[in-house]
Amino acid sequence: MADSLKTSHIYRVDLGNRSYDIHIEPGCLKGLGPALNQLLGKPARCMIISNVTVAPLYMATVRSSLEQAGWQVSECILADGERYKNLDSFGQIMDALMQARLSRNEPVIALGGGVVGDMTGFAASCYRRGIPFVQVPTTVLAQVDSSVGGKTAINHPHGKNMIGAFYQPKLVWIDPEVLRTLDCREVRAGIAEAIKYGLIRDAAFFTWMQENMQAALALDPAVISTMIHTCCRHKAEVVMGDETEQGARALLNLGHTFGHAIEAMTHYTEYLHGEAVALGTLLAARLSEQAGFAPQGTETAVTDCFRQAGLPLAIPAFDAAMWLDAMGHDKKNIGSRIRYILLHEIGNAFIADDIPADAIEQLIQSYQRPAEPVHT
Ligand SMILES: NC(=O)c1ccc[n+]([C@@H]2O[C@H](COP(=O)([O-])OP(=O)(O)OC[C@H]3O[C@@H](n4cnc5c(N)ncnc54)[C@H](O)[C@@H]3O)[C@@H](O)[C@H]2O)c1
Ligand SMILES: O=C(O)C(=O)C[C@@H](O)[C@H](O)[C@H](O)COP(=O)(O)O
Ligand SMILES: [Zn+2]
Repeated sequence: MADSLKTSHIYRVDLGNRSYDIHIEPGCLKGLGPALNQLLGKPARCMIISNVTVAPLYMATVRSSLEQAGWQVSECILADGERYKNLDSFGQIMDALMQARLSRNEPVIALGGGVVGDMTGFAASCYRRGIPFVQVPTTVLAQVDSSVGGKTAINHPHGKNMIGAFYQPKLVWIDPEVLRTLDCREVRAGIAEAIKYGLIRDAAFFTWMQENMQAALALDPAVISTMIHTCCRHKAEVVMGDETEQGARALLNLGHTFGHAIEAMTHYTEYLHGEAVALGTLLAARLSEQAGFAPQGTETAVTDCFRQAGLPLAIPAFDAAMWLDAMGHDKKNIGSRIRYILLHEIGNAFIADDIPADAIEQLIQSYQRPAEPVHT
């Protein structure tokens, strides 16, 4: 963890002709213009895609950095929220790109959280069959996870991220200082995805997260920096090993089989993605123990960590049949077989594809409170 003393970090995501840098540096937002020139050569037109919350905070800084570097900038401002990660917003981006007549070599810049990033990336992959895109993530979640790795998508009422593409950015430009304006609930949700890396592949980082939780929640610069670069390093390593999720990348889906089902069953309105992932991880931890894969105490350790992070711990009450139906849309499934990411222990996850439906029914029932005694 000695790296945390440095303020600037660059990781290379090595993917042949789709390789790119992840640049992490406090205050770097105002340096995006020169960086884009270095990356793409002679400045031309570009479009910044953001939303109604983030644009008033950071559009001016990014725009002026780009304009000073010679770029002609247009904007597309979307509605804010997971429920707008849909075909309508995708259409809005397409309309803006058509109107601006961006050509094939001219980039779009995603300025926002994971919702803006996922939608911008997907639009970039489709418009003229692919234009360059740059991720400028502004949430904890986007800085530790979604801006890296090239999963781009929009939601469908039946399932999360069901319409999308693998499409890598040309650059990920991370300024941790922008997190200062983030709502506390959003910080907690982002921390859920950071804890995930500890759970799936780095037990020491899980312990470090527990030890530094209060500082992370308070956005202590050194702790946040270490957290972001540790997560980016893990994500880059996983993606470099399995860019299109043929195998081990699926481990990044810990908590997501159940979590995505929670998001879809609640119409993308009740839980933040990170909150749903935390709840999904609790279910995965209990299932891991119940099925005998993980030692007793694993669920408690996970629960304690999420409690420290101030994340929700109550599993929403839906029938097992509803869970199974919602999880039936998961992209990891093979035919009708639902695949789960489970734990052998903290720091060691695996893909389980032979969990019978009755084990899931039992798991769901284990959260249902016994009926209140009838008083006569
Ligand atoms: N592509 C991937 O690999 C990947 C990984 C994880 C999550 N995701 C996706 O990311 C999405 C969740 O991302 P998220 O948690 O960033 O949510 P989000 O994009 O909705 O952002 C959270 C909220 O914070 C606001 N916001 C953003 N930056 C801000 C700032 N600096 N100051 C103040 N407010 C700010 C946003 O407007 C929004 O209201 C989900 O759709 C999820 O599916 C994708
Ligand atoms: O990058 C990945 O791979 C992940 O699974 C990261 C997840 O945190 C993220 O939510 C991702 O969008 C989920 O992928 P999906 O394929 O299940 O939609
Ligand atoms: Zn996620």
